[in-house]
Amino acid sequence: MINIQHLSKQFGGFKAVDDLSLSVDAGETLVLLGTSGCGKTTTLRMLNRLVEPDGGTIHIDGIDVREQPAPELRRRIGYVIQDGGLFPHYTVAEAIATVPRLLNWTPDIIDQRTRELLDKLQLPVGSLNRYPSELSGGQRQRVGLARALAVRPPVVLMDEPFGALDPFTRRHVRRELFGLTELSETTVVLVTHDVSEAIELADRIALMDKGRLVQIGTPDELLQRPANDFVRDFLDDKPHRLRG
Ligand SMILES: Nc1ncnc2c1ncn2[C@@H]1O[C@H](COP(=O)(O)OP(=O)(O)OP(=O)(O)O)[C@@H](O)[C@H]1O
Repeated sequence: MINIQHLSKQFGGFKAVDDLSLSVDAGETLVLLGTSGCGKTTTLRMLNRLVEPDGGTIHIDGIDVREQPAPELRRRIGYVIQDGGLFPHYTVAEAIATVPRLLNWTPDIIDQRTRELLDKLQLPVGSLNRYPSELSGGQRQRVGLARALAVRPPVVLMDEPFGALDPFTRRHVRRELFGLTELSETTVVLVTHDVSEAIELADRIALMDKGRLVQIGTPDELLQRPANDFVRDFLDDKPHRLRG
């Protein structure tokens, strides 16, 4: 589904992403995990061309992302960021309708899809005319996801999507959202530095350090057969949560 080959990005001579190669299967949830500044966000943002790489290639569904106009590409790739990433002057209904309108969906179909998403994401119908400032953090996160899923994109990118929530709400919201059939059928690339979140959500984890991929595998593979001390130490940091 997603194939990344020898991807690199420098900022002023500093290698933020250094010769990264990996692939993500259709329907898989791949978690990019690693210390702050190791290049996770830069990697994610190269997938939807918010950042242009210096070298390497990215293919999504066999098509080189650089062969497509960026706006067109982004309509097929959902993007969820911390705190929902909502425009303050868009109501919930307007936020969810953004991409469907660009794709010329009729008002009836948009309304139907919006109500379906509200129901799935357990958002009150009464929130449709509210602005982000009138929602809780958890609700903003759900609206951000509803917006990203609106046109049923085959790929959704998530950058620390639960980062703005308190630990309790965070666990609750992520379990609920990742329990949705709709999301489990979508190819997801999720960035986090939270080991327990990675273990809980990932089909596979790609552990990065200093712009490079250190190890990729299922959570069990990384836990049982860490490639080196860095992987072992990184995952062992919270042993009580991992194995509980
Ligand atoms: N636009 C930019 N200009 C200059 N340097 C940048 C830019 N974007 C990222 N960097 C640098 O590239 C490195 C990787 O950043 P990136 O945001 O990808 O890391 P990250 O792993 O997502 O970190 P975090 O978990 O803290 O968000 C960092 O050293 C960062 O300071």
